[in-house]
Amino acid sequence: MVTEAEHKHSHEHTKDVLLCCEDLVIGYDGKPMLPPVDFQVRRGTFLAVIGRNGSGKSTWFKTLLGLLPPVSGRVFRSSPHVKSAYVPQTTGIDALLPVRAGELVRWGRMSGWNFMWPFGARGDRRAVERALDTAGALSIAHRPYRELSEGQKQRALLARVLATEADLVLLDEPTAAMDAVAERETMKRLAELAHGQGLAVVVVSHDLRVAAESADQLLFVDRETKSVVLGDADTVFCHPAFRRQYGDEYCPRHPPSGHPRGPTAG
Ligand SMILES: Nc1ncnc2c1ncn2[C@@H]1O[C@H](COP(=O)(O)OP(=O)(O)OP(=O)(O)O)[C@@H](O)[C@H]1O
Repeated sequence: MVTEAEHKHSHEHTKDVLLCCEDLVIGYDGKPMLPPVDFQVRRGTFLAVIGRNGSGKSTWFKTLLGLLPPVSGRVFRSSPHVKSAYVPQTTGIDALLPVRAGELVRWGRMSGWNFMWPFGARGDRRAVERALDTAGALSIAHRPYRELSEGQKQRALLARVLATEADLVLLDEPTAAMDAVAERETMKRLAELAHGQGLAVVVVSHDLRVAAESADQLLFVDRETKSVVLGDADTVFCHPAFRRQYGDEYCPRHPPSGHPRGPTAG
């Protein structure tokens, strides 16, 4: 029986650990790509993974998901009940698939016997609507997937993963094809989803400013300097390894030369 205190506690679990990395080293064929990381992914948090092309972001994602074995160390879910959902960078969705965007999202809720009820339970329909709304995809739900623009397809795929109502959502560059406004909105919605519904959202993003605005923490990975830096935007943007790759313009403590901080005369 659940006591009142336990029940209350269960509703205060917004920071619960969902996924743990212990001394985790990622890489291919036994060759380490980055130094060991001790790291936890918690409920109610939004984490953005950043780094230059080829720095190891997707490799890290694949390892978290168990699609790629670690070189050493381990990664594990805190409970077998933790449900995760993933949108890869290049999706396996056939562009010629004769399906409407809304159906694709509904498929995100289907497994096993669900396929026997093509119209879905009322709860399913509500979840699909919510997911479409969060992803800004309500207006395209009835349009054939193959006719959507790349950015609209990304919204539909994002809605699909949200419809699964997973605890842990991993999105590899979900906004890469979106315009700047859509990207900012999507990242803001993902942050709201993490904070409001107690999900853990982990996103790979190349837009550093949008990532810094929306995410609680940034994880910078850099294969070249063998660095992994976790922290808030200031900590990461002012780290020497980050500045080596992106320059000083993101670090408020290191203004680029010729652009002094503070008000200018005249
Ligand atoms: N199956 C593989 N076997 C060996 N090396 C691989 C394999 N897949 C990727 N790599 C290499 O691992 C390195 C990191 O790749 P990864 O895809 O993790 O980078 P990324 O940070 O996600 O890059 P991007 O920003 O371009 O998506 C790259 O040098 C890549 O060539």
